[in-house]
Amino acid sequence: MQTLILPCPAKINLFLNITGRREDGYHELQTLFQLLDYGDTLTLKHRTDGELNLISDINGVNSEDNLVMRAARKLQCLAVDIPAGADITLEKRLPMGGGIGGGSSDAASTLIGLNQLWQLGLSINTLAEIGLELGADVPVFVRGRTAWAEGIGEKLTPIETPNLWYVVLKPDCHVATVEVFSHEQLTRHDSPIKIATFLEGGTGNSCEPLVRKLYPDIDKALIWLEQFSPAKLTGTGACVFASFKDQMTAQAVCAQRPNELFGFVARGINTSPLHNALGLL
Ligand SMILES: C[C@@](CO)(OP(=O)(O)O)[C@H](O)COP(=O)(O)OP(=O)(O)OC[C@H]1O[C@@H](n2ccc(N)nc2=O)[C@H](O)[C@@H]1O
Ligand SMILES: Nc1ncnc2c1ncn2[C@@H]1O[C@H](COP(=O)(O)OP(=O)(O)O)[C@@H](O)[C@H]1O
Repeated sequence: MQTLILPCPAKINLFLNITGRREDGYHELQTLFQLLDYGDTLTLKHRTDGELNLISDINGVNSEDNLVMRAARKLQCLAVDIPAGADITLEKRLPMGGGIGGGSSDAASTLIGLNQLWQLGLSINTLAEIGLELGADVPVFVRGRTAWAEGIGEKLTPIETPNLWYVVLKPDCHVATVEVFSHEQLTRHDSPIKIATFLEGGTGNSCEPLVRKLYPDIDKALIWLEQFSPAKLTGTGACVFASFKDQMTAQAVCAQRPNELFGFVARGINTSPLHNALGLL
């Protein structure tokens, strides 16, 4: 029976501009999704009896609400010619609700892996469309490239970023994306910028002033990290990050972090290890 063991890499948002709000409530944004070589691991084992089982549970999330199962169910509906079942194991490393896209990346690896395991023959474009129904962050992981993003995050232009190391820190709090996006004090009308403007010096994260105010622990983490290198919020938080030219410096900074911060060091990468493993790029 075929088994696939797949990486689910994290992302950080190197900047985030909110340029408007659509009628359905979703926000139009501009961001740069930087993929990282650190993430969860998904194991998919084909079952010929058509049953889908998520073997490893994650705290506080029902099996059927897990983005992995939601992604698998969507593909199972499209698999009419074969008994499409699987035993799924998810090894979580990425903190949940951290703005580093863990759930979205798990979902993307599930879509890509099951498409292969069940030999569905769906294109990356189709998988990205299915992924978008699960979350605005899923398409970038399905496409597997560090990318400039517009729309609600689904209009992607691959971009090559410099080879940098990132320290990513998470204070002991959980930010609900929906809470930040529905807050009356969120800045919603940034002027759109061009890719070249970002590359010349970048801009910040429009959610950051509000999130710092709502979550003092995030504010504290940013102040701490700023001592070493300019620090930013990723997505709507709760993680913050800073870049370093070499791994040793990044590791030394991460090792000194205050006890209350979870942290890791990761290399910024231009292509996803998932796509590299499956020969998709
Ligand atoms: C804004 C980002 C930047 O990376 O935040 P993080 O989740 O990474 O922190 C993401 O695109 C989020 O993507 P994702 O976490 O998949 O969001 P979704 O599940 O689609 O949406 C959660 C909720 O956030 C709001 N939302 C999300 C994305 C967006 N462009 N506009 C929104 O208004 C909506 O209220 C939606 O109901
Ligand atoms: N496989 C999964 N991994 C993480 N979170 C999941 C997963 N499936 C469902 N969720 C839910 O999605 C929420 C957002 O998860 P996550 O993707 O980690 O955060 P973010 O969108 O901030 O990067 C979690 O709080 C959790 O309730």
